Amino acid sequence: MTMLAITDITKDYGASRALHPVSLCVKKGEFVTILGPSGCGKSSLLRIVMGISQQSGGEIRLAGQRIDMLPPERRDIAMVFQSYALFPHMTVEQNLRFGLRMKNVPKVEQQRRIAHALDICTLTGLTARMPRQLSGGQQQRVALARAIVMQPNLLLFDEPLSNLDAKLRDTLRHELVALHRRIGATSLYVTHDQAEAMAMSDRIVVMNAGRVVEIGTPLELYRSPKQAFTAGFLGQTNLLAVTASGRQGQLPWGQPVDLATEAMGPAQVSVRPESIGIRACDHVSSAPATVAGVSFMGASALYTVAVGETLLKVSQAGGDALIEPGRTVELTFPDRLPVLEDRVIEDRVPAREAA
Ligand SMILES: Nc1ncnc2c1ncn2[C@@H]1O[C@H](COP(=O)(O)OP(=O)(O)OP(=O)(O)O)[C@@H](O)[C@H]1O
Repeated sequence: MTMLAITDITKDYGASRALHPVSLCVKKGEFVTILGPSGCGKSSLLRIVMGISQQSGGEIRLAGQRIDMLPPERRDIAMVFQSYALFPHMTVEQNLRFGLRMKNVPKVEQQRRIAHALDICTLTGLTARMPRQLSGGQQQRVALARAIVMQPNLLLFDEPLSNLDAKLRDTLRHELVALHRRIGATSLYVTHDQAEAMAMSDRIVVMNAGRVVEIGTPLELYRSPKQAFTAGFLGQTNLLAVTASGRQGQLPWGQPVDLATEAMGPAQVSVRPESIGIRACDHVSSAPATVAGVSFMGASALYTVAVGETLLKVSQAGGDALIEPGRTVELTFPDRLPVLEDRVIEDRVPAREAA
């Protein structure tokens, strides 16, 4: 079932368009991440869904009902901000109770929900503290608990972990997703961190310059991106020109490769550095490949390999027997290389479901 349906949302700030028609859906129980570089419009979109910013066009439905005309407090959505946005003059417990009182939730029910949220966010024992007496990670947990007590139809997260150090961020990522599953929430999460998006999401919505570029599971987008932007934004890749003939392609230096989809004529493929095999060899083939540089990364070695005019990134696990710069190498390419397209992939709610 579609919980959130965003259809053709646009946003103009004066004469400049921050969001071109954007459409996407989040199913009940899903954890969907909007991923994109700074300024691509992620926060603008999230704020419109929350109701703290007004769209210029388009509509939003939550659980089948149109909500884009409603004020934030009537949308049945809770948001967790990057800045935590806790009330500084209230204790942890008062922070959690505030929204429930506003909604006239009965006292006994307030107590039950607060106790539950404190328990699952591991905050029990901190109820009487003021926000300034908490660490960054604890404050973020309070912000999360404050959202959870409202039992909203949708949880929104605007880069909630970006103010925390790398180790804590990693721990909280896993806690947050585990919690999302445990309470059966539906979540829309915004980040510019591709590792975070890959680790947390059921599906990722890749955005760039106010448009949805591509939507898919982390595995689909990493292994078989359809857009060059996606391929480059989710980890390292080599974007190579091929001359295609059906499922066969030829790399610029003449080496044949298998393509994942049929194409004709000039096309572009994405080849991940770790999917290229590299082996030192003594004989010089018709297209000699030479190691131009190597960086030891600990668990792997990252080579820059020159083949004709092209410089390739090639990563090799292990990396304990490094191939010296200047050595001739043999490269093997994986089967079924993803052919990139220009088509933008839309994710619209089917018309009958939206009605
Ligand atoms: N209030 C505003 N007035 C004018 N332009 C704005 C306003 N808010 C955002 N913009 C512009 O709209 C575009 C999208 O901004 P938005 O904050 O949504 O991007 P973002 O992807 O969330 O970026 P970041 O990750 O840096 O927060 C940017 O070009 C930004 O400069």
